[in-house]
Amino acid sequence: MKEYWGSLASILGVLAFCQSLLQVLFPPELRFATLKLFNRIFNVFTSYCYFDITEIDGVNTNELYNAVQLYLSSSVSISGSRLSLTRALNSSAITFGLTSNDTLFDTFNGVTVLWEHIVTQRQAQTFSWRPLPDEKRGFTLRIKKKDKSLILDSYLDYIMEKANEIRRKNEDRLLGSLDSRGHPWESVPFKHPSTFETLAMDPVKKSEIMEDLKDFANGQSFYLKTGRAWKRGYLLYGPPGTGKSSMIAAMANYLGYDIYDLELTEVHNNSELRKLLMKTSSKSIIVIEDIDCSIHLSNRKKGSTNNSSSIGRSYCDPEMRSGPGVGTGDEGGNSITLSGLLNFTDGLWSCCGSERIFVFTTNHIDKLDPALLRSGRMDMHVFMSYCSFPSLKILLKNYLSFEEGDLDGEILKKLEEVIDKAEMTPADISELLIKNRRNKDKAVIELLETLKEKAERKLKSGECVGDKNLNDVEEEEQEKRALESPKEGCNFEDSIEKQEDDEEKKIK
Ligand SMILES: Nc1ncnc2c1ncn2[C@@H]1O[C@H](COP(=O)(O)OP(=O)(O)OP(=O)(O)O)[C@@H](O)[C@H]1O
Ligand SMILES: [Mg+2]
Repeated sequence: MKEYWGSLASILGVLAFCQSLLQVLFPPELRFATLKLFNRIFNVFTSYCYFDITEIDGVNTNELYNAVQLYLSSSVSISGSRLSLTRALNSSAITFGLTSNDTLFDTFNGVTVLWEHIVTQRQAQTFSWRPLPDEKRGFTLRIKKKDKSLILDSYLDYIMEKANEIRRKNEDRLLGSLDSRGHPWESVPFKHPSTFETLAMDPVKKSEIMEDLKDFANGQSFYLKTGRAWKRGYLLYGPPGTGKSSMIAAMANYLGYDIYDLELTEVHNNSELRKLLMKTSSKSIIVIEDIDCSIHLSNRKKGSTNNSSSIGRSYCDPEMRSGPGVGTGDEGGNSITLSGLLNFTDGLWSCCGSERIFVFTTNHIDKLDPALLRSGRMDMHVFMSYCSFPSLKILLKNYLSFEEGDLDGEILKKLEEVIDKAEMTPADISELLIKNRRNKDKAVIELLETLKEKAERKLKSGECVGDKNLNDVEEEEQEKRALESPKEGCNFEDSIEKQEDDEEKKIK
């Protein structure tokens, strides 16, 4: 026992001697530098390097920390055994996260990296304008030194991109509109249930549009390579109730874009229009509904000689929703012009921000200026037609849960015979189906009767009007075909002259 105490006393003596020796060799002012030196020596021999990404950078929130957290949440959900769950404001999705001091391996371009989530208690706070959280949170990224240059930049960019994608997917879509004083943009969550699945239209045309949209959304490098602004224009035209607005909602839901509903009659001049454009975010759809009623196309040449700032095109009176041709000129200070609108969709300003889709809708495509319709402005013209047989099948499936083969073959044949002749809109047909949705058989029989009745009525009225009507239809079709295949560089002046001629004829 005596020996034991004796050896303990000598160990303590050695330790005390070492401590005093260290204090002599490394005085306090040198101690930090010594630690650094040891760290460096350690770093020379280790094959890893470490990066700390703290939640708060000084007093600002570190964007990268949030991005890493979101990014890791996508892989954590499958593998983790203890996870933290969060649900952000304006979001309907729950995200997973690493709990404190948990680690996770990730692979990027064939290189494996290790993430560690480190949470420590913050020391007593000194005075700060912004109170800091009690916990200090951060991620440590460990990568092999040899992979540092290979992956660091591109890996962090990739994380930021992925995080943005996840954030967008989790967030509710927004619908922006102007307030009553024309102030931009008031947003509300956009929860329209219309999707391409519920949209009744020709399936071939539908998949064409869906492909076009996907190509656009994934086309960043293509647009960069070809030197084009990353934007696309769609013109939806057709009779009321054929699904133009429903199509816009389906587009937004399909791509996960926000919608900006631009009511041109609330905008006072071109510069306001430009400011509105600048305040829209990327990945959005800018919608101008009933474009033929929103601006009035008057004489551009006259405007240019009279007044240089306003080229003589103004709103049509909101009450005159029957279309253009009835204008108010520039009176009343309303000086939004066609050229302003063209610049909005196609000019230099249209490229501020990216990944934007412009959608115009109209019931009267023939009333629009060809300059507005040419390729590059409105790249795709989509005719929303009366309900066709394929569309009817979609409505029957949606409203009455009829699958292919459920309906009696004879009835289907009869429906197919009359549907085109009846010229009923999907809106009318869906109303009929909703009304009788509790009794499917009754719904189909009533639908068939209504279609027959309408077809007969159409046939009779067609006979009464006679050949003149047919010529009109032919003319209309020709016009439509010409507009459906717009030529690049369509001459703006020609179109204005044609319009002037038309106006003169009308006056005569
Ligand atoms: N193609 C369609 N597919 C599915 N439902 C449709 C379709 N067309 C119309 N509907 C139904 O009719 C309603 C009105 O349609 P929507 O508002 O999309 O028509 P619109 O073409 O925009 O009409 P308007 O020219 O008057 O603005 C929608 O709420 C939808 O339920
Ligand atoms: Mg509409």
